[in-house]
Amino acid sequence: MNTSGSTLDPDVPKKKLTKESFRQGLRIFRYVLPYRTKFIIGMVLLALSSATVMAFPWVIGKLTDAANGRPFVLPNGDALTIDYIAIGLFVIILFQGVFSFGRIWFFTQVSEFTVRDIRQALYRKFVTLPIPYFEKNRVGAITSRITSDVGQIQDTFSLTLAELFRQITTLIVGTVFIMMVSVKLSLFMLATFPPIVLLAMFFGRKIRILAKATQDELAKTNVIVEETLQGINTVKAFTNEQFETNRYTASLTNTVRAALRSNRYRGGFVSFVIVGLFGGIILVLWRAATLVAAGQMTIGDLTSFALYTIFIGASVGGLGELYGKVQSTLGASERILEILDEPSEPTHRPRMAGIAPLQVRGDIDYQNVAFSYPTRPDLPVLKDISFDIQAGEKIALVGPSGAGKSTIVQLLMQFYELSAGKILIDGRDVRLFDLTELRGHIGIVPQETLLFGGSIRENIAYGKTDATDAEITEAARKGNAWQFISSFPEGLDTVVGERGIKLSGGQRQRVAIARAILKNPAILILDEATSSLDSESEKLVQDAMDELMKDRTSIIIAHRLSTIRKADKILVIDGGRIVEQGRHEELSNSENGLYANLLKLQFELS
Ligand SMILES: Nc1ncnc2c1ncn2[C@@H]1O[C@H](COP(=O)(O)OP(=O)(O)OP(=O)(O)O)[C@@H](O)[C@H]1O
Repeated sequence: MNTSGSTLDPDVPKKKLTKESFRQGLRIFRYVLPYRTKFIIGMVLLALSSATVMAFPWVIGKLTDAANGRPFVLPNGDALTIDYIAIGLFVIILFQGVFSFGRIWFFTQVSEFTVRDIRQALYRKFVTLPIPYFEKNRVGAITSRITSDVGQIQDTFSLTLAELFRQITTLIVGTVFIMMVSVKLSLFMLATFPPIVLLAMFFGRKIRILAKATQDELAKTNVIVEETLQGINTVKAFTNEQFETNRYTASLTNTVRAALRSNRYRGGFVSFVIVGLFGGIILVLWRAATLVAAGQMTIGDLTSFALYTIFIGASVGGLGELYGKVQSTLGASERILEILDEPSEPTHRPRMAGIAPLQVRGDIDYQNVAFSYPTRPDLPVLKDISFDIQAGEKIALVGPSGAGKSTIVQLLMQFYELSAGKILIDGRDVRLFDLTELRGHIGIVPQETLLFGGSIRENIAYGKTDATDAEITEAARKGNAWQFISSFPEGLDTVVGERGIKLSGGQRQRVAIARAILKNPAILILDEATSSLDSESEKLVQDAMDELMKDRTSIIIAHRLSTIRKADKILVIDGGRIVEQGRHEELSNSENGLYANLLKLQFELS
């Protein structure tokens, strides 16, 4: 097994080559179906190219016999001289060249298109999988499905299948040919091969197990790289560069150890095949020489026989390796199919003809909502949450860290299923809405805005991908983002993200607000940033938020006193329950209330 970078999930159980796993793996072939004509042409060319290869030793035998004064006689009685036979060989090789080119051409097309379709299907599946899936599986492991597992399948369609077909035909046709040349010698030859095959299979099994171990170790090293590079700020802030380097080195050492062990067996396998194979050839040649000496065989037949034997031997040797490849492919295709079989969120249901688009007013009603995260089912995060909001009202959620505020708003988007209770929007259970349509009416301004690599224009238009320039500019103006955008020489085309300029926290928030304004949702979720901005930036953000909240039902996870003061109702959350609710004035006057205490801590002291 090489260590070229394939990252397989160490948690995936090893797949044995059984009838069932084979049947399962073959399901990946449905992606080949659209290209079946090309595939069939490729297979025909492959068969033809195999046939020309198999004809070669036979004609060489005839050439040798012609050299020994036994010209080849055609069925019509014409005798072919050495020159003609040699020309025949040339023609065969020419055809072989043409067929091989065609086979590669067609198989490459099939594999490229098939792999594109599989990747596309996987990606579409990824983005429609429910959030809990991503919490239960590591992103690195998921992405390796779309890279290395699909790559494995690509190898199969472009190379392994052809190889497998060729080896098997060589084995079968070769055996038939040698039988035609000399039954006695063939039986002798065949008696020497089964033991080699059996031993090769045993070796193959062992190698496979070790190869899997190498891949697992490699996957672990890749996880370290991914995690630490993603969190490079944390690594540096904790000055853990050396610690991480050591961790990575230790993991690499394990990979090398596993790879060396696996390759020791591979080396053994190769030398075993060489010794076994050539030993077998020597035995067969010895027997053949005896037959020729006794006049029971011609030199030409012996030549053909020897060449076929080499072909057969090589294909037996190659089969061991192919067996391993087929297994990896089955494993890879099973992992891919497993993901494709995962249930998606019920998004993007096609609307039935004649039904008007969903209208949302924005009344929200939480009724006895209880919830635990699927990754920690025994830890109730929300317990019996009930509140209602009239359309257009502004609700502030406040409470200590970990109280469950973000969880409350995530449930409105239906990122998770409730453990108990109901959430109603406009008096209707959210589960009865079309998920895509419903989410289309909810806007969100998160605490940390994720800007995608690209222009500011693209980032704002993320709220409405078909927005016109005028709409985008208008949204940027309302979101108080226009001042800084227009100060950049490239304006809306300024590139942000990894390869572009870095926007400040306040600027990013205003882009997010412009994005939400463009989306124009009935319901708004605002997660205020805890980090304070300078007062000018704060004012710009605040004004933009006020503009955004106009005439919309808004739920704000509030950290700013100014927001809280303006809220129609404040819900104080603690330990997954609403412990107090009311307006700012009422709550702040209740001496021993949590709200009054929080206020003191959070605002007055600062
Ligand atoms: N994806 C998740 N999987 C499992 N547990 C989670 C997840 N997200 C949050 N939790 C847990 O749920 C509880 C509530 O978290 P939540 O983020 O809702 O709190 P919060 O009130 O918004 O806190 P903060 O103000 O710090 O953001 C916490 O104990 C947290 O550890």
